[in-house]
Amino acid sequence: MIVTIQPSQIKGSIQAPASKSSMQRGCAASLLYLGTTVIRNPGHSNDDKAALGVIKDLGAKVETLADGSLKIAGTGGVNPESGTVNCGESGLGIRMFTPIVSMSNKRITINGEGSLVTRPMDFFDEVLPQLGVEIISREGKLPLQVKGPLTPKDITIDGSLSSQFLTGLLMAYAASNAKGVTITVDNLKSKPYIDLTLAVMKQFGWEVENRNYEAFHFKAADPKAPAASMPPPPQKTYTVEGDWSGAAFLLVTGAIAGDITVKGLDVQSTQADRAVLQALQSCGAKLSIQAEQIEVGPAELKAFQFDATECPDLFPPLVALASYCKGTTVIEGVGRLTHKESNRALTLQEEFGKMGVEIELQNDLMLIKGVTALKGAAVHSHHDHRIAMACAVAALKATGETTISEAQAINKSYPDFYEHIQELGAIVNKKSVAPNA
Ligand SMILES: O=C(O)C1=C[C@@H](OP(=O)(O)O)[C@@H](O)[C@H](O)C1
Ligand SMILES: C=C(OP(=O)(O)O)C(=O)O
Repeated sequence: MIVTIQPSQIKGSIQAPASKSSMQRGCAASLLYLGTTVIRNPGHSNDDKAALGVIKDLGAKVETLADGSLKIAGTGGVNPESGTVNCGESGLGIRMFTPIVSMSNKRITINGEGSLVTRPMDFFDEVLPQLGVEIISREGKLPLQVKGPLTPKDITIDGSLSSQFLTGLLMAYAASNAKGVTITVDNLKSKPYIDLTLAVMKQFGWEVENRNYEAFHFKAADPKAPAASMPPPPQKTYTVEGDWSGAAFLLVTGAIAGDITVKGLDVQSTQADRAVLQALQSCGAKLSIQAEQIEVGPAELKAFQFDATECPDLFPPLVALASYCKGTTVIEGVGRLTHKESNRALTLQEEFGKMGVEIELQNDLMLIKGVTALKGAAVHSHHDHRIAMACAVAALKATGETTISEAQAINKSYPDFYEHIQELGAIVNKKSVAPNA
């Protein structure tokens, strides 16, 4: 799909989309919970759909209720119905579900699509055999073939590439009834995503002690505890949070293109990308943070400094913001961008370069030179949802129109993105492209 965006007047109010990080975790927890969960505000991104597909393949029964909520009958473990699962293009999906799939004693192939096929999974080649799981990968890439059952034990892992592997291990350990064991983690990155994992697990009754993000301890069984615990409640309700990662694009839209209100975000959320508020504050955007809604609008924007090491998904929206800030913005954490849907440091440099924005990479730092006027240009998403959205937002105050090729990449996380910015006044035109065109 090719999307054309014209310079536009932006104004209005919009509801943030559902967070795929919250939705995918909710799906995994609902599968592992022995009982029924109603998921309110479920997402419908491709990553969310993939997570629902995986849990169905692992034995969960999923029903859509009249109000759009999902009712999920969990299995309390995994009960695979076939020999394969497909995680779509989701990094979190494959890294969270692989340890969970490994709870089964059946041989199961885990596959995925698009950019996921080239993203690194060699963590599992090293770690899963230590937990009693046989694994065959294509030299650290998909497809993965695993055969468990995973046995929780004390282990030390590397957390520097991604937090997502730890999210999967924490869930699989909890669901395997881990007691008196510790996962020690060297150099954990994207820490708030682990806060989100632990928060979701807590809602489902799994407690893990976080020892300063260096060790995660599952308490030993209490010998004095009564033998039979209370039966689980028949039905749990899990509400998917509004998405700070997708909303970051909306909030930046407000800062550069017109006064808007974004609703449906929890200002107390553990989501990493809530930190977009700090960047908006630092650059001088008009900002009013209320419990129910966030109002943001344009002002004299000045260059800012921001460390995105723990919230790498903020790079694309912050590059769009920095393009409109006077002076040179410095964002730290470039090393975190290499293995996303694209190598985002390079793709941001290339695509924003086409719009006249100079981006310099200095080791872990990205330097973005703000310009007085961006040029509309023909840009490419590189099949990366966040690159498409960043270009679309930047295009709203550019001179001339911008066309975005492979613009459908947004479906990975925020399928309603173009409609949402249209509701805010953006002039958007979508054109399908024949598959072989
Ligand atoms: O756990 C999650 O929901 C995610 C964790 C982050 O990945 P890393 O831990 O690999 O940085 C983030 O970039 C990704 O979009 C979603
Ligand atoms: C990198 C992302 O997701 P994932 O790693 O889950 O594919 C993202 O949403 O930007």
